[in-house]
Parts: sequence; structure tokens; C-alpha cells
Amino acid sequence: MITLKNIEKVYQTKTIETVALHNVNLHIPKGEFVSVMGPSGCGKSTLLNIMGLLDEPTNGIVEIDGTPISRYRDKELAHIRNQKIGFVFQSYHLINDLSVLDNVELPLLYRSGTSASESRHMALTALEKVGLSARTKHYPTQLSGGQRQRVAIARALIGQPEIILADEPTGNLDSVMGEEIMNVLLTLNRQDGTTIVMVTHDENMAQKTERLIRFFDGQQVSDAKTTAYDYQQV
Ligand SMILES: Nc1ncnc2c1ncn2[C@@H]1O[C@H](COP(=O)(O)OP(=O)(O)OP(=O)(O)O)[C@@H](O)[C@H]1O
Repeated sequence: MITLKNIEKVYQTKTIETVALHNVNLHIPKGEFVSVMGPSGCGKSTLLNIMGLLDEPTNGIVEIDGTPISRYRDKELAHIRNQKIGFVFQSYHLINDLSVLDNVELPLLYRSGTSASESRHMALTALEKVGLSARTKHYPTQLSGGQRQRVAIARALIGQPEIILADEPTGNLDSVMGEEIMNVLLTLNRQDGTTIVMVTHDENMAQKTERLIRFFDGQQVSDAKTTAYDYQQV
């Protein structure tokens, strides 16, 4: 699904050069649930941004479904980003002036050809998936942190992405709500086959995924299947 070959990312300012990623080689197959761990500043968010086509590497090749993204024009890349990839962030990024339903529908505004009734139906389906059908008319400030994150996941789901990139989705949540979000992600992965790459600082959460990649100083230092992921349960 996503392949990174010899990826380097260097941030250059007037005075400082920071090597955020160095010689990263990774393949994320379709349907896998992968977590990425490592100390602050080791390059995890940079990695996710490159995988999500939000940022470009300084060197190296990013392939989506076997095609190097350098072959695509900007418009095609924007299309891939909108159609294939859903993003979930630690701080939800919801719009407080919009209802839950309107927040979830928002990405469809950028997609032509979806009627108002169709997008409403898609938003309701996404909210049902995350167990928030009863909160459609609420506003983000009227929700708990876990519920807000579920709205953010529903918003990521509305475009029916094949891959979800989640940057510390449980980072702002207590352990009970964190578990709740983790269960939503595990269900999406197991029932719908959604590929998920999740950055986390929480070892317990990481152990629930299928594969754990550890980073240190911009490089992978380990990459292994976990033991806790239940391969039988679908
Ligand atoms: N826009 C930027 N300009 C310059 N340096 C940057 C920029 N973004 C990130 N960096 C540097 O690149 C390195 C990797 O940053 P990144 O945000 O990917 O780390 P991280 O592992 O996600 O950290 P955290 O766990 O704290 O979120 C850090 O040293 C950071 O200072």
C-alpha cells in the first residue's frame, strides 16, 4: 500500500540543519495496523506527514500502491490524499462553531459530485460506526475528549479512506477513553480492512496493534510483529 525507499528528511533553516529522517525503508501492506513509537523529536510526525503526502522527503521514493508519487501531478496527488487517506490528530482539530454532523460532513465539501442528502447520509453512517449517532446535533465543546476524538475519526472515515494515519490519537485522553478510541480503530481495521498507521507514546496501545516500529534519531531501530494483536478475531 505505502512503501518508503531510502527516505531522508532534512529541515534547513538559516542557522540549523535538522535531519528528521535518515535512510528509512518501510513497507506497509494493505490491511495492516502498525504503530510507531519513539522519543520526542525522533521523526514520527515527519514520517506520518510524508506517508500522508502532506510533506515531501528531501531524498528517497514514496510509493502508493506500487507507483512512485513523483509520477503524479499535484492535482492527482491531492486526489489521492482526499480519496485514499484519512488523518486523525491528537488535538482533534474540530470546528467548535459547527455541529458534530457538520464537522463530519466537512471533507465532502471539497469533493464535487456529492449531493447534500448523500453527504448527510454518509456522515450519519460514519457517526454510527464510531457509536455517536446520538450526538449529531451537539457541538464539540459539549462532548468529552473521547467523543471529540470519535467525531474526528468519523470525519476521517467519511471519505471511505483505505488508510488512516493517526498521530497520537489517544494522547490527550485518559486510559478509559484511550481504550475506547483504540477499540474503534481496531474494529475499523478488522471489520473494514482499513490500513492504519498510528503514532503513539503508549506502549499498551502499541501492543494492541499488529506490528510495532520503533524510531530513534530519525531511524528505525526495530520493526516486529506484536504478540497481543488477536489475529483470529475479526
Ligand atoms: N518545520 C520544521 N522545521 C525545522 N525542524 C523541524 C520541523 N519540523 C520538525 N522539525 C525537527 O525534526 C525533528 C523530528 O520532528 P517530529 O515532529 O517528526 O518528531 P516527533 O517524533 O513526532 O516528536 P514528538 O513525539 O515530540 O511529537 C525534530 O528534531 C524537530 O525539531
